[in-house]
Amino acid sequence: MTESILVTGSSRGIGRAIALRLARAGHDLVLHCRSRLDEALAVQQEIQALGRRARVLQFDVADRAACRERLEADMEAHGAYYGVVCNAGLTRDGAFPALTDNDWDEVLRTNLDGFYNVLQPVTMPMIRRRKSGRIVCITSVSGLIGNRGQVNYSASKAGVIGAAKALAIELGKRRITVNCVAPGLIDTDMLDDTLPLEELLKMIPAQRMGTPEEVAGAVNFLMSEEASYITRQVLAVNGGLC
Ligand SMILES: NC(=O)c1ccc[n+]([C@@H]2O[C@H](COP(=O)([O-])OP(=O)(O)OC[C@H]3O[C@@H](n4cnc5c(N)ncnc54)[C@H](O)[C@@H]3O)[C@@H](O)[C@H]2O)c1
Ligand SMILES: CC(C)C1=CC=C(C(=O)O)[C@@H](O)[C@H]1O
Repeated sequence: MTESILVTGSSRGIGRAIALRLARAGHDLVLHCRSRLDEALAVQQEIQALGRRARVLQFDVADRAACRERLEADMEAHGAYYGVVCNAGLTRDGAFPALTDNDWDEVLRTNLDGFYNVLQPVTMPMIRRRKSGRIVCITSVSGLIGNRGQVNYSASKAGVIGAAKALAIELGKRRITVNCVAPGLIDTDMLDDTLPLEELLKMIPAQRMGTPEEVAGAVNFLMSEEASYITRQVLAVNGGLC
């Protein structure tokens, strides 16, 4: 059995920073991407240069059958995971009256169904390890307080927070912690060029965007042995935006 950590959506942005931070902390990684295999392979090389092992899985987290098939095959070959970071996610922003059925469905299927699609196949194998384990879900300030233009996204992230808290209860006595990290405005490709940055910065006490590495630091802490009595929590990384 390995002590590896699966990080979904780790070819770029926050997921990439999390994977690199966990590798620096001494973990082996299971990287994941949907379409950008070249970027995921570049992250794999960076991790190998740090002296850790990394392999890459490719699937769409909204595709339930593909998630089960790829994850079961990977665990069959390499053993159950010590940790999972559910990071893959997307936005399809717009004022509520202008949202399309597709905007709603794509966000809910990726961000909320992705929680079930990824975690359901891996949880029983984690329990069978009979060792401590860690699950961290990347949610958002939008899932805590709501955000204009993000009714779909806020619903998906609030849903993940509820699901994670319930799963934390089920896994508590198995020594598997389940927590969320809720970033605020983080400087990644996800942010739209049309974002009213000056207006948004006025709402953030720290008066700046956060970095992927600042989110990764919080995830690394929750993955550590030091965080073994922390479960069912949401750790905000948002410069005071609330
Ligand atoms: N950037 C922010 O301001 C911010 C704030 C709060 C929360 N978040 C959350 O952080 C996470 C990472 O976002 P990011 O800013 O790094 O964005 P990003 O767009 O750079 O990265 C998102 C990753 O998720 C992957 N992904 C998206 N849909 C997928 C699917 N259906 N199947 C497989 N992979 C898929 C993408 O390929 C990409 O690798 C997301 O869950 C996002 O909601 C971001
Ligand atoms: C409220 C605003 C700064 C904001 C919060 C969360 C986001 C996210 O992607 O989770 C951003 O889209 C951004 O709009």
